[in-house]
Amino acid sequence: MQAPDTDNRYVRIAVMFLLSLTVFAGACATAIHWLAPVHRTMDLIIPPAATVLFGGLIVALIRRPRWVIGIARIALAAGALALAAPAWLYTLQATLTPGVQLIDLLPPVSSLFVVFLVMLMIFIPGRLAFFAAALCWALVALPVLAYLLLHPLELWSPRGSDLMMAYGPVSILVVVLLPVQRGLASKIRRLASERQRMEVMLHRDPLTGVQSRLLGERMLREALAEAAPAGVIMLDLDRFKSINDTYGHPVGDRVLQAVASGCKELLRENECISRWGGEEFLVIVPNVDAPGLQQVAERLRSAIARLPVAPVRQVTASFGTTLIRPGDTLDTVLQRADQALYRAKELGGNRVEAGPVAGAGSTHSSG
Ligand SMILES: Nc1nc2c(ncn2[C@@H]2O[C@H](COP(=O)(O)OP(=O)(O)OP(=O)(O)O)[C@@H](O)[C@H]2O)c(=O)[nH]1
Repeated sequence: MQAPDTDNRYVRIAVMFLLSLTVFAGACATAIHWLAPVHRTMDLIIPPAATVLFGGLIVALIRRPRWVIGIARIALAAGALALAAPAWLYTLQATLTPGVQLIDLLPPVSSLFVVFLVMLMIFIPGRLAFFAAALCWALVALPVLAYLLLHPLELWSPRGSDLMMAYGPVSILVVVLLPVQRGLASKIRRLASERQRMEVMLHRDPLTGVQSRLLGERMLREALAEAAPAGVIMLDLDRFKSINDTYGHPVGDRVLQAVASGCKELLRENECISRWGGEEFLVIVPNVDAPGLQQVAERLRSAIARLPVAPVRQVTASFGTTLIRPGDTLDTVLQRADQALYRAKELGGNRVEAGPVAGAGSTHSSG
């Protein structure tokens, strides 16, 4: 039986708080009963016994914090006994003794029973909680309710109605609503972790492990929205189809993985690479000018050309670069990078071509 949230220190704090409250209530009840003009045996036994027992549980919890769930369950079992004993004893006494009323005899424990049920539904997991709640209800509430139903005069007194409400509808509400709340909370937790997993999947390209196009687009939009200068590099492997055709698709996949991780290693933390399409990647370089962007692209180009991906003899890529200009949109910036890339391909591949700088011609370099 797996306890919920065993390591949660909030559970320990809650249990410690409740045990301390019970000790305090037990000590008060002990004092009140000793000072009362009439001494009833049960009242003289249960409160001090509960005070000592729950005090011992506090010490145990301090010494063995990891036993919190076990300690809470012992406290629940003791609580059930402490609530059931007066319920049965005073019900029997009121039934058997003419002129004696249960509403006068029963100590004010109906609200304690509701708190007890809440704790029970929290600390007993799954369906067992319902069985335990039904058992405790039969032990504590049933004799009192049966008595009240057989004694309508007491039932319709303020104390009788109060007992009826606490042991009847309120108890049922607690037992039904708490698991519903618990189920909803765990469903929300499951959905949140599922959403996180989906987000990771959406943001990572499953084959190469670099960012997905979705995340690349988002980062490009962010770069466009920022005032700081930034550049974009579009790179496309040369004659990749022939690598697939010659060596097979799995080798093609390995080439894509090697290119992606080779580029990633060369890029700084604030520079990001995403897989744009089949054998096409987009790099965003923040805080860069035209020569700097050219340098980054050139570094990537020569690194790819040196990549060892046996049995492929050499892998090369073509590059189109462009700086982001004021007023650019996603389409305009991608269009310029694409045009530069197209030019690099046209010129034989394995080269870097820069998109037109505003008011200037294009530049290029090749291996
Ligand atoms: N192995 C592998 N191949 C892919 C993947 N995605 C796309 N491709 C292949 O990439 C190839 C791209 O071919 P093309 O668009 O003709 O490009 P290319 O052969 O590189 O030609 P150029 O770009 O003009 O140099 C196609 O054969 C696709 O099947 C993938 O995930 N894995």
